[in-house]
Amino acid sequence: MMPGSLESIQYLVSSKEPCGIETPSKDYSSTEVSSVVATCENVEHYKQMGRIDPSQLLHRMLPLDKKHSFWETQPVEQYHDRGKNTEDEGPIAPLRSVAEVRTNPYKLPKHYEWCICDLNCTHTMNEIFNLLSNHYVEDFESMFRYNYSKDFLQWALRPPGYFPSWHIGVRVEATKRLVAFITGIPVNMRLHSMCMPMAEVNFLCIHKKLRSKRLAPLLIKELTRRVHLENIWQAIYTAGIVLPTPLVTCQYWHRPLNSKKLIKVGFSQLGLGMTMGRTIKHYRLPQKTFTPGFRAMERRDISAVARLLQQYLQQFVVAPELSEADVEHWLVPLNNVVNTYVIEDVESHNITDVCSFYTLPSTVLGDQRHTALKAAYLFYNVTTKTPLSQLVNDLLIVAKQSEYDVFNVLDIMQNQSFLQELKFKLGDGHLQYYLYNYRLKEPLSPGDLGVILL
Ligand SMILES: CCCCCCCCCCCCCC(=O)SCCNC(=O)CCNC(=O)[C@H](O)C(C)(C)COP(=O)(O)OP(=O)(O)OC[C@H]1O[C@@H](n2cnc3c(N)ncnc32)[C@H](O)[C@@H]1OP(=O)(O)O
Repeated sequence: MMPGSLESIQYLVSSKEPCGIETPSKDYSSTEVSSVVATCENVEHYKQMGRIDPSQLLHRMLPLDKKHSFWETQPVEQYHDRGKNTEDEGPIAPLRSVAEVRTNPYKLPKHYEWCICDLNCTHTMNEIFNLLSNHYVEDFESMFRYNYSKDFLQWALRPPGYFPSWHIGVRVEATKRLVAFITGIPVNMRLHSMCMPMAEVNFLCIHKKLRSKRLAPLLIKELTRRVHLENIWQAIYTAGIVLPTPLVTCQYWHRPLNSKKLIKVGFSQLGLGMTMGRTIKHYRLPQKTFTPGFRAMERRDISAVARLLQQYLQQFVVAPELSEADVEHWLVPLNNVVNTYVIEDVESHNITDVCSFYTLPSTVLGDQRHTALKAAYLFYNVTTKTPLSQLVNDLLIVAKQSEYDVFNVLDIMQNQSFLQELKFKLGDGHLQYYLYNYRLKEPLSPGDLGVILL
């Protein structure tokens, strides 16, 4: 093994031998290093012992030579600042007041106009749904595209205190056709012990025919302006691509529920030496959930769930501060959008644990037989009594019963603890978390994150 090679780094991080960590011998791509580090069992152990500084690896894997004519002008951590730890934690741009924010929208190219997308209007909802289902995020090989349902979008974009003006569209002036979209929702986010109002930015989408025309920076700037008008100066967002500069890079893990379909549509491959029959058997799940007192969350559980969640999220460096109204919005079950379960102690009737997932199907592109992949995504969990792996296993069982094809999780929160045991497989998708106008002093790892963006 070459010193400094990815294999060598992987070997050192995975080995229990008390040794130092090598510096990568060159700037590897983000995909290369983060996938290697993520597969190292002892990365947390080494980090705690000060033998590995993931920020150094992350720093080395950033595409340092890539120019970002837009992002270089924005108050975000720049690549060359990563790992310097010289500045204090806090906002990057000088403090401003709302009075200084420009009152006019940014100018769009000729023939296009801004609009506010009214999510209470059925016609507008259909337009948003059509734009996203045809033009939103695809995997690297364009085999699958996210297909958010209208009910999901209404749930995701109308939490307590939402601002209709943050649901921004761009239309063709002449035809009024919706060709671009970006959204923000308000969230109270805690970073270490600092709690602050932020915008959670999502659903940035531009019609395929209008790509690479620098429309995205305009959408981002216009949303930023409208967020500033509400006296909010920070934002959190995620993206599959690397921009200046990820707070942390996470990975998706997938637990097959319907192996036959996943293999047929090209989502998974048959393992080496495995037959279809053996694969199906390998992933078989019991018919019934295991934990006594496991039941769907009801409205009467809101207070108990809020208390548990507020307490549980304290352990993470970055996590939302959720009110009871937030918990009611985000966690009370909604058909085909969010499923939440609680464990009610059979004797005391106290709620001891909570687990949830949301539903996000993908369109299978170019496949006649299966046009949709029904995927569950792990959402917020709290454990005080039941082991997390048992709780998630119960979720797998209910998801299988409800005919989901795959169960996806990110390696954030405490999720790394059950991935192997519950037969999750490492995916090739990465998700970067970003902060706008805020710098954290210390580098984070996925386990420090207690926030999920949809
Ligand atoms: C205080 C409040 C602040 C609020 C704002 C906080 C920031 C929020 C930030 C947004 C969070 C969104 C969270 C989500 O929704 S992530 C989901 C993003 N959506 C998709 O992937 C859907 C499919 N793709 C598209 O629709 C387009 O390709 C998009 C719209 C993504 C780019 O359109 P296009 O391909 O036609 O490009 P352009 O010529 O107009 O512009 C090129 C510039 O845009 C930069 N770019 C490209 N993709 C992204 C991206 N995902 N986040 C941030 N920036 C991105 C790019 O690096 C370049 O800048 P620079 O490299 O030259 O500098």
